[in-house]
Amino acid sequence: MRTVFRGDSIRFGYDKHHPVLKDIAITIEDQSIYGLVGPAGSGKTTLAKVMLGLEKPDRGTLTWFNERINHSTNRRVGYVPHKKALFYDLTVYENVMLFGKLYRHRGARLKQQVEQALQLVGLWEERRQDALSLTDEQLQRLNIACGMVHRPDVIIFDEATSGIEVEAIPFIHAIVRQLHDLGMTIIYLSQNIAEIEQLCTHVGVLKDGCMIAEGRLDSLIAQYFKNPVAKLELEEYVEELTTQLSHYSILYSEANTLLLEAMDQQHDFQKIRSVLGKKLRRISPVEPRLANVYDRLVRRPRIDHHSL
Ligand SMILES: Nc1ncnc2c1ncn2[C@@H]1O[C@H](COP(=O)(O)OP(=O)(O)OP(=O)(O)O)[C@@H](O)[C@H]1O
Repeated sequence: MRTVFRGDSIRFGYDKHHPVLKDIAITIEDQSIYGLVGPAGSGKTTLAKVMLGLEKPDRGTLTWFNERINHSTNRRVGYVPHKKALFYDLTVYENVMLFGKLYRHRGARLKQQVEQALQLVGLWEERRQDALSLTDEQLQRLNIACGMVHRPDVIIFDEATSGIEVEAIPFIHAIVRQLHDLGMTIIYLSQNIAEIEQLCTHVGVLKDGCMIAEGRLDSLIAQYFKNPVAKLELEEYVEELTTQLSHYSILYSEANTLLLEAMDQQHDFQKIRSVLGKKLRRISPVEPRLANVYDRLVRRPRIDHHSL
């Protein structure tokens, strides 16, 4: 698989004493949907800005399409920022046209690209409206059209669904998938693990400015969960149960449900059944999820008394 972006030992701080990115290595493969996930303030937007050449790293190397970053590599990358840079007193059409011109596209070809971008995000009918009249979700679709009107090979989305109503999120995801189907490589920054898992083929996990895990979604999960995961449905949640299960790693606990990592399905499931007896309603194997990997790597255990 061809690599579209490679970064090595990237170090960056807004001031000298506080590095925000600490020796980051990141590889993005052609045609992937790469999810960059991490808590608020972990450095996702900053890393995107460094990748786009908007901030200069203090150290490290960056290559786009196997070349050092330059004007021509820049034009092959689109950016859909979290903070929308739209012109609210211009129409929908004029906004997209303006972004096309910023990338030095002109004439009939640009008009065609603007129409196609607006058709793709579903805003062609609204093209004569002022941007000001749009809903938040429509503004995000306009933001996407502006970020891809120059037909980049790669497009970076920063928190594309934050602030969008839950019901509208699938429409934004559908646009992302459509761009991917058209052959674009997608880099998708989000704090939302569930959407990263739904959308992405590859994942990078940032924590405190460090890339703490990176790889294909399936291999990352397999790497962190070699053992079976058991879902326990309890008659009632009793704190002492966690003491009875203390040699298992409890991954998650909510109301009467516990997820834990067993060593061996046959032996451990039987053992758990006999330890818990009637307190256990059901035990079943479940597939580990990205959220379980993320919890293990980034979050503290969800319930402090489960510090196992
Ligand atoms: N322009 C800036 N000047 C100084 N510090 C900044 C600036 N932008 C971001 N920071 C700081 O850099 C750190 C990383 O911020 P960044 O926005 O990259 O994180 P993030 O993971 O994208 O967070 P979020 O998900 O909330 O957008 C934070 O501590 C933030 O306060």
